[in-house]
Amino acid sequence: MALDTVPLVNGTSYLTLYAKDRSSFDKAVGFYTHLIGLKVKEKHDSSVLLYEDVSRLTTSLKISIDENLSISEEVILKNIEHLKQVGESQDWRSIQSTIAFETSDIARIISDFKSKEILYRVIPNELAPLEVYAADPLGSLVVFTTLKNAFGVNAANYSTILTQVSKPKILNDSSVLKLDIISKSQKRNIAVMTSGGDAPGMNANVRAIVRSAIFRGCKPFAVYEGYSGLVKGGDYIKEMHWEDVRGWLVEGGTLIGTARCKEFTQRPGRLSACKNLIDAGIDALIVCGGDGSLTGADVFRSEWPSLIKELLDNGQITREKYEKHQHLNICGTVGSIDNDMCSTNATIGAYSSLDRICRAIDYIDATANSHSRAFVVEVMGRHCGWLALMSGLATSADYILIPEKPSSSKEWQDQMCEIVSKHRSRGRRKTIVVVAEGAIANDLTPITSKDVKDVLVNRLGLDTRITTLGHVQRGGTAVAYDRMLATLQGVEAVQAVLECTPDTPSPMIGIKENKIVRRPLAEAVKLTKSVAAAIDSRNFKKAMELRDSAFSEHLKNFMAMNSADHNKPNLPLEKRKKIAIINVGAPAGGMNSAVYAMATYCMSRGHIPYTIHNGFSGLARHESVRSVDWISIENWNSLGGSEIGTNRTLPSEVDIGLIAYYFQKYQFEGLILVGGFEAFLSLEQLQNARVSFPAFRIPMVLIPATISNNVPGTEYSLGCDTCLNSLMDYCDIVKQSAAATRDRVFVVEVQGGNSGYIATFAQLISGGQASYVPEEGISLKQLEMDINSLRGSFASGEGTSKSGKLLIKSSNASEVLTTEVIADIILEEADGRFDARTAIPGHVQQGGIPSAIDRTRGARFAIKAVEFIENANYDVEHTAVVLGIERSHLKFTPIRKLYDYETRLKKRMRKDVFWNDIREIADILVGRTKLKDQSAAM
Ligand SMILES: Nc1ncnc2c1ncn2[C@@H]1O[C@H](COP(=O)(O)OP(=O)(O)OP(=O)(O)O)[C@@H](O)[C@H]1O
Ligand SMILES: O=P(O)(O)OC[C@H]1O[C@](O)(CO)[C@@H](O)[C@@H]1O
Ligand SMILES: [Mg+2]
Repeated sequence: MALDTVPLVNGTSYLTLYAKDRSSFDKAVGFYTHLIGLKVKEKHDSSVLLYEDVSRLTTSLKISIDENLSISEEVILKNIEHLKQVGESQDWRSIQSTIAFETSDIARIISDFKSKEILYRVIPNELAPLEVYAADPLGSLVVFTTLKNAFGVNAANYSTILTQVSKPKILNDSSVLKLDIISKSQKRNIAVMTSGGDAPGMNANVRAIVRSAIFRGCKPFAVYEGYSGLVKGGDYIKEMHWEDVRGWLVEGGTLIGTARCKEFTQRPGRLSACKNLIDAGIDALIVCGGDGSLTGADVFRSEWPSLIKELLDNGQITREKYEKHQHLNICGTVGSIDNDMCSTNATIGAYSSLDRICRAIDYIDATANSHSRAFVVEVMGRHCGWLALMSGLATSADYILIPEKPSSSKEWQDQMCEIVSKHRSRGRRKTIVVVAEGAIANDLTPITSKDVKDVLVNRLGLDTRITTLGHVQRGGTAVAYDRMLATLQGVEAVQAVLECTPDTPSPMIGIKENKIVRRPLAEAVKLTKSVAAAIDSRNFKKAMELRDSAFSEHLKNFMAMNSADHNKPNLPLEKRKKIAIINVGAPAGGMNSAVYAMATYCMSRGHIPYTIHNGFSGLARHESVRSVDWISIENWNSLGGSEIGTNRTLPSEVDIGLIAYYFQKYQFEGLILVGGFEAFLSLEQLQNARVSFPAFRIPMVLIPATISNNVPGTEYSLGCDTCLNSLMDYCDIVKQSAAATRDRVFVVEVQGGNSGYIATFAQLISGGQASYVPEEGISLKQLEMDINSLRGSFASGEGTSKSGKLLIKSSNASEVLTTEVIADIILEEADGRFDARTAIPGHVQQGGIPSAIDRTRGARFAIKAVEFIENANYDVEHTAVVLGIERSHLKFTPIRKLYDYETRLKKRMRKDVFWNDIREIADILVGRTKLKDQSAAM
């Protein structure tokens, strides 16, 4: 037997197999020594310790006699017979009690098995076998693999270890095998719970935690019903399995339940919680909840030493348990629609709730407009105005009332009436005022919707209605952003608890712009509490400062756009500029919001905004420059497409001299381009042409807007979020259809040019089995592996599984393996056992109504761009820039630098692929095994 045959079970020091009598013990010892080639390390009367005598040995195998095993020969034989199916319907990585060996000489093993008439099975094919399964004489499953560290996180050939298979049937159910796995590095039992108000995305968070915990070799548990479940213990704490969280990405609310639990706010409640966690053997607790829940988690953490001491002193736990549970390893993933936690830009659920509110206000707009009415819309947020502010911004509401920026009753009433009157005098037929549930005046008296309505009726004589949105705001499936945030936070939380030592401060997982971050939980809780304290002590300035910096920026922008007095702009005459905006490339969600924000902000500052219609070709052929009339753009925030028109024509493709002529004619002093890769190329051409045309020697800013997200200089382009949401809805529907049909897989073809961004994120948020992207291409080997995996999962479902399967494919992933060809190959390979169809959403991916994220980011980017133009000195190099988000920062990068050093022109892409980690996570969470050389290296 090959000497490099070594046990593969990660992190274990030895395995014990039990035989029921001497005869089966002898057979088993013979099997592992003579056939497998293990050596005897220690031998006793009724047990033997075997090992592999090469330095790579990490695990020994112990075989013992246990006469209490009440298992009949007949059952063992039956189980051995059953093992024939293993490999076809199940993967050994999903069966805890499999014994795995790595070997480079699998052919020899097969030949030995053949000659000794040992039952075995080869996967995936006889020509190039990667893995062989066999049954040992005790009925346990033994697998031989050629893959290096096939069980490990850093597997060389396979990057994942799990498949989506049903629970192990044969070995566990039969109790033939009692396999003890004793870890060298202790395996963690990680519990997750959801707490406080439910929030869309909590299920995605639990799913990610459960699956990445399993992936990391840990045991996941769920604490049901929030802190109530923790206080009650027992059945409220349950082990979770891979399949338990299948389909959870789509589900709203929280499937493990949540609660607001009084008992936990008292020490006796926390004492029972502590005991219950210890009894269940939990080593780490991940709490997904809002500011209250994480405050509770922090109290629990800080009290833990005294709680376990009390339990020890009362005799409720043994000293051994006391010693073992000295430290509570706790981590927060922030889930709340309120977005009121400090140290993170967004909480799980906040953007879904914002989406519900924006849709509702869009609907209300139509009826308000029809009757020329006013509506007071009350939104949630007990102590935080984020939802009110962002929805006001995204729907261009007339006025908002939030707890962080209160004024006296007289002030807010006067200001609101003045703004509403001004808007009405400019021709607006509707009035929308958004009131946060927790809105207050500066004497801390609450401002109710009724108060607001009374002012609108009594002072302005407006026909006014109140709409309280209520719990609709917490309903429904999570938006794409929340699925992504919840999933990445979950993966990071598991990573964080595994890395935590008793000296590391307990972490909270948050996000800063585009980067998942870890922050000390205690610090985040302290900061959050200080916001409430600042409001209570009427120090509103401090409350604003303590909120995330984007919050004050959004508020400033909202006020600037809405309260602008066009007759009294803020800037002195000499600083006012003529600024033009143009859309270039394919339509993308948020383009209109950018134009709206740019124009209204310009008006407030005293700049003159111009729109260039129908791109550069429109300008060159029809002199399509227009000045902007406020009332004509008032509803642009909620419109998809591009109201000013957009196309792919580059300046060089028309007459660049003519373009310069019009720039000069209108005396543009700044230009904002909103668009994708063509806009990027256009900016470079204009910048380059500055030598010949002085008209282009003005500050120019590109706001990336393309669903392909392929503009160098940014990790986020307007339109991506809208696209992902459309795609997510589409995939959910298609997946539901596949699930209903039981045995069907859909190959979904997505756009994105040569960029695999959209395909990758679509896989992540819809739970697709795989995504094929242009950066990687499609290898036949990988496709074969994916089909094998599908075959396995359909076989394990036996035609009854509700899991629908999706494969996401970028349209440019392969010239040969087209969507149809892939579907045909799957059909062929499925051999009648399952079915394959194609689904092509096409231009639906461009969106429709823009998402709340694209609307608010469009506004933020546009105002930043105007500010850049306002402040730019005329340094030629640094005044033609791309405004982008890179990891945790918003930044302006000169087009020259990006074009010359960071662009793959032929591929129309940025040079680096920054979403490789996401690809890995998306694969891990569906149990996809991936060939190593498939990582997206360009
Ligand atoms: N100071 C505290 N000490 C102990 N437990 C607390 C504390 N504050 C809150 N909790 C626990 O957390 C639970 C949830 O808190 P809360 O009702 O404030 O919701 P939340 O987590 O802030 O979520 P949301 O505001 O989104 O609904 C409480 O019912 C309580 O059990
Ligand atoms: O559903 P409940 O328990 O009435 O809570 C409502 C509260 O929960 C929140 O929605 C947060 O989840 C607050 O904005 C709101 O005040
Ligand atoms: Mg809260």
